[in-house]
Amino acid sequence: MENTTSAAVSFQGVSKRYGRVQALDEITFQISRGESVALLGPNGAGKSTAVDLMLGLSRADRGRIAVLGTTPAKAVAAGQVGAMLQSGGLPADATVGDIVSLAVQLYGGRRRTAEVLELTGLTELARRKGDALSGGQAQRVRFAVAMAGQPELLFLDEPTVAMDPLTRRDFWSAVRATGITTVFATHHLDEADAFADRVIVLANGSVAADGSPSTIKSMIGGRTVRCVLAAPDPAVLLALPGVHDVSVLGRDVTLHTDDADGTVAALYGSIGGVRDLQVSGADLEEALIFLTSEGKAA
Ligand SMILES: Nc1ncnc2c1ncn2[C@@H]1O[C@H](COP(=O)(O)OP(=O)(O)OP(=O)(O)O)[C@@H](O)[C@H]1O
Repeated sequence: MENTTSAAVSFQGVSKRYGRVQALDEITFQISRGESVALLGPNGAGKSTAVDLMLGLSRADRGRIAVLGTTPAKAVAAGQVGAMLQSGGLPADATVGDIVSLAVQLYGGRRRTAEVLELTGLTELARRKGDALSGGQAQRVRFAVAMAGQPELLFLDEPTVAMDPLTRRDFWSAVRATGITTVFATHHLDEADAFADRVIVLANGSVAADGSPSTIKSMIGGRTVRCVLAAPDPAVLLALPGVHDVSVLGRDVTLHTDDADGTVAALYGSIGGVRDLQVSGADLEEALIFLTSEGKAA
């Protein structure tokens, strides 16, 4: 077990209650320096509560929280933590350059405005007014504000909202390039899959799963076999080895199976006329639904 002073974030037996709602129930996890961690879970799972505690915006009822070896409030006050939160608009009349410059000064001028603009791909937009930005550009300005103090830890809450796919990819490349420990929440599970070293799944205030994206995906067993058949018969397909679920749309067939090899062999052997066959594992979304559905959470 890692010692808490070297961890970027450490939660030990942390609980938080709002009235009768137990938002977090004895949560324990550690995030190492340099890790990129996605915090996932359904609505009400406790993600925002956990992030608020990490940022020192609220206090735990029980347990110990350390951020960069000190209390969250001290780490934030020392400018070691950058946050890109959903709330908070950008000033309409100020330019991007002004906004970033102000953030740099608020953090004590640790780095130059031009450097932050360059780092976040905003150099070309420096003279643009806050109210003349697209949604994706405004998100990049929020990222620049989070980066303005040379943080050692970044919190990103739904950072790619309003970004198109290409902009999203560029954004994540820029985050990766910083090498900074990153904790992020997203509803784009493909992003969590591609950019997180690790996924912490919260459900009902508890940690339902904690591991690399591939570990999380492997927690849901079975495979999906897709193919095209000339005349698919659901009853016949359901009787194939390993198959426990069949869906047929015209000639397109989707089978869920616990024995992909046996299913594929039987498709080619006893059914025939198989075209466009694909076998895939569960994606992160399927795994998340499985792990957080009623009665499945650990
Ligand atoms: N200030 C509050 N007062 C009362 N209950 C609260 C408060 N904040 C959160 N809760 C409750 O605590 C639980 C956890 O909420 P939290 O916002 O942490 O979940 P979340 O995982 O961030 O959800 P979402 O994905 O919807 O943002 C929910 O049941 C929520 O209703």
